[in-house]
Amino acid sequence: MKIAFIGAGSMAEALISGIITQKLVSGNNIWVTNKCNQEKLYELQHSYGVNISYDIKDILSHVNIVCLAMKPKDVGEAIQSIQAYLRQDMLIVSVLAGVSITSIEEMVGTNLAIVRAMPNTSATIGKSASALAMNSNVNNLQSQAVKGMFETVGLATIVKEEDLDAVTGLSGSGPAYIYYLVEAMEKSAVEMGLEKEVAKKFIIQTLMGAAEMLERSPKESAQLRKEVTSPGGTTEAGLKVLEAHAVQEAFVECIKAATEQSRKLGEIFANNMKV
Ligand SMILES: NC(=O)C1=CN([C@@H]2O[C@H](COP(=O)(O)OP(=O)(O)OC[C@H]3O[C@@H](n4cnc5c(N)ncnc54)[C@H](OP(=O)(O)O)[C@@H]3O)[C@@H](O)[C@H]2O)C=CC1
Ligand SMILES: O=C(O)[C@@H]1CCC=N1
Repeated sequence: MKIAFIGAGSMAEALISGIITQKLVSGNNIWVTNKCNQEKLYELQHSYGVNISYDIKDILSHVNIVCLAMKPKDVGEAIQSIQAYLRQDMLIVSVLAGVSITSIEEMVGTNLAIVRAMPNTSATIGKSASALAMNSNVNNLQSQAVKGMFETVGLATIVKEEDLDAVTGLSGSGPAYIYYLVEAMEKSAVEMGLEKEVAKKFIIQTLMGAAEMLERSPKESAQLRKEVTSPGGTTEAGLKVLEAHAVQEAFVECIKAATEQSRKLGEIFANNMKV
């Protein structure tokens, strides 16, 4: 497997780091390019031993998987730059939020195998939750290869393309919601006089413990919450404040808004392509 990353930002680095750490392929089988941030390419070369270049023709001559990892607004220009060097045996993997397989097919202009994936940045440490949807040109070998690639960076599940907006709102953006919560926990800990580093250890262990309880226990999340909450106790006092601020409803709205934005991005994108 030889992979080119077109785009070298947070998501590309998370995948590169995961793939190399899990030893799916070594750095010399990965080629990376970006728009103009040469410094970032040197950093990636130094950290992961990947090949870096702005010579698209040369990059694509080495690979059988091309991973599109730029922002949706940049994909038109990026595809234009690679189009002439795409081959029929190549598999295109897009991690772009919102952009449909049909839009990519139209931009690429040939009958290529295309996978639309939604991983998250926890791929860096092999803990991504990735969803994959494929067009009918993806053969069994390619499907297994790409599933294997995403499995090296965490959990990978094949879904219907129509589910990808919801997956994006839930687990693509999901790490940010957790970090947002942790920011609040850190802030409150410091305000209550705990040392930041000590508080961080407690927060991390609390998150990992709760995540593992959710995974291992047969009980529903609401039941696990109830078991922490003694009548008249501390948790009840804390949760009352969350309820007064409708925090659970806010989280529901948050995930729905992110899902809707994924859908909208795809729609805007498809409409722009028509004009
Ligand atoms: N970050 C996340 O948590 C997740 C992101 N995604 C998706 O991944 C994609 C990338 O996101 P993210 O990594 O956060 O974005 P970043 O802004 O971190 O990186 C974008 C990269 O694209 C490069 N780029 C822009 N235009 C071109 C071009 N014409 N040719 C080649 N490279 C180009 C940029 O290069 P330069 O720096 O030189 O401008 C940069 O390396 C998005 O589409 C997003 O929806 C999916 C799941 C999770
Ligand atoms: O915020 C974004 O658009 C990307 C997609 C999922 C996570 N980050």
